[in-house]
Amino acid sequence: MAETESFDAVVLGSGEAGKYMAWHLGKAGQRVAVVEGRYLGGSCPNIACLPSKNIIHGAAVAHTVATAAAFGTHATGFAVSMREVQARRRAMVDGLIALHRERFAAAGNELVWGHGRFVGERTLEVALPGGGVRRLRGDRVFLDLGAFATVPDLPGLVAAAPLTHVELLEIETLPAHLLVLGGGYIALELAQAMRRLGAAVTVVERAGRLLPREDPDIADEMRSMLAAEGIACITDADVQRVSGRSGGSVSLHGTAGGRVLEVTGSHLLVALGKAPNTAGIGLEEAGVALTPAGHVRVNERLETTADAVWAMGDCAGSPAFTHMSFEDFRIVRDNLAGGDRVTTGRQVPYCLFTEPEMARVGLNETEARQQGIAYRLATLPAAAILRTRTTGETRGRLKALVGADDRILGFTALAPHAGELLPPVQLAMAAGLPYRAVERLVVAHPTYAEGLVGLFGAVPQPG
Ligand SMILES: Cc1cc2nc3c(=O)[nH]c(=O)nc-3n(C[C@H](O)[C@H](O)[C@H](O)COP(=O)(O)OP(=O)(O)OC[C@H]3O[C@@H](n4cnc5c(N)ncnc54)[C@H](O)[C@@H]3O)c2cc1C
Ligand SMILES: NC(=O)c1ccc[n+]([C@@H]2O[C@H](COP(=O)([O-])OP(=O)(O)OC[C@H]3O[C@@H](n4cnc5c(N)ncnc54)[C@H](O)[C@@H]3O)[C@@H](O)[C@H]2O)c1
Repeated sequence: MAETESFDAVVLGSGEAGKYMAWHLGKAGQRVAVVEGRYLGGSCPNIACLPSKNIIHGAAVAHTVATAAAFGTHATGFAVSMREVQARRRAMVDGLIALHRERFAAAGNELVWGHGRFVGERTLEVALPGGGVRRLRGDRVFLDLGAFATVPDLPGLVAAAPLTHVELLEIETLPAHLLVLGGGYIALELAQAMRRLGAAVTVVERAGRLLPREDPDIADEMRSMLAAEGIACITDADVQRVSGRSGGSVSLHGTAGGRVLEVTGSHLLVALGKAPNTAGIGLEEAGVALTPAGHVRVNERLETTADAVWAMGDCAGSPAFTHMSFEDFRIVRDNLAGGDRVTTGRQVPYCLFTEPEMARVGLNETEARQQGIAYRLATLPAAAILRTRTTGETRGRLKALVGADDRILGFTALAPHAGELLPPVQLAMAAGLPYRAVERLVVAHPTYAEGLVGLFGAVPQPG
């Protein structure tokens, strides 16, 4: 049996929360072991946010060239080289990994490569890639295990060897016709990117609309934007069976809107949500309980059921965004320093990186109605933001919900650079400012943020 090595802290998983914790504690002089099985720095720089945005940007360039004639530039004979698109992504990822290595070294962390598994209280065994095992014990243990793309038990689906985001983001040959199962975040970002790079794309979503968590008007507008680029969207779909094989010919069979659904493509992407990486790693040996959905059970301070063990990010069931994992780290860090911070009631902003983007913070209309919260609604068409007239991208809208006390309850933007509009609204919400504080800002012209002045100027007066 391997000898037990003792550390002040062991961090399992080098994702967003884990790496920041390791860097923070390491810089404070603590002896920290970071155990990572596959992706240095976690999903975001390797297989998720950043590589997807890299490919999305490559696709946006292709789209700009393809539509250049509308701007007076006539580009002839251009071609997309998927190999070169991928080379650019790989170079970025390699650079990010190098950056992470430097930061772990600078923090004095001991990086232990291998799959970690608990064998006792705050004690892990790590199967080293070259064989052998190390046994590590931390006075404190931080779990940042992340999640993986689920492939449900649908007849024929596993046999069809579908792509997940991991494989699609590495694909060297553009699919002739990509079928996308799911109509959420991963589905829409990658559907639009692949379409712009030249693939035919069909999106198949189970709910009655794309982005089922968003308001119907936003989801419908998103759908018509995607349709305008030639993406076929099928909603209300009940896929009962999959036949064939992704990479050759693959078909989905079932019903959609009560009619027979039969759609065939060359490749299949599954984008049906993610499940936490918590199975089979002995968490029960460490006294760490799970929820019925398989997340690590945590309280609002991200403490697990085991003493001196915390869980953060996707594995703890936090909203599955990199910035929320980062915020989990900040909460635990501050509490370790004597603070009393909790996850309850915090803002959860997010941005879908389609073009135009869709961004939101706080309540939308659907949620406010479901929760019986009274609101006044302001809307502004993106075309009213004069900057959009200069680029010609005038599709979309801004929406804000304002409560009886004039505070902002929620903000949704489907508009160019929508994600950049969130922080001023978030700041007003966090400070409990009346919406007029945003309306009264002097905003540089012609920025997209000018739209906020117009939007909050359109809040109906009570009575
Ligand atoms: C295609 C795609 C695009 C996305 N785009 C965005 C975006 O634009 N913005 C956004 O905010 N979010 C985005 N997300 C979501 C975001 O990537 C995740 O919410 C975030 O990365 C989760 O971080 P984390 O800290 O929870 O864990 P992760 O970053 O997933 O880190 C977990 C790490 O733990 C390691 N690990 C797990 N188990 C073990 C073990 N037993 N032993 C050793 N190592 C282990 C894993 O290898 C991994 O490196 C995207 C996701 C996908 C899939
Ligand atoms: N820009 C971003 O911030 C970003 C980008 C990508 C992913 N993410 C994160 O990663 C998570 C996972 O993304 P995702 O797109 O896999 O999940 P998701 O939850 O966003 O979307 C899954 C979609 O699949 C649909 N669905 C489920 N079962 C189905 C079935 N059998 N047939 C057809 N449709 C079905 C759901 O109704 C839903 O719309 C997201 O929730 C998000 O938090 C964030």
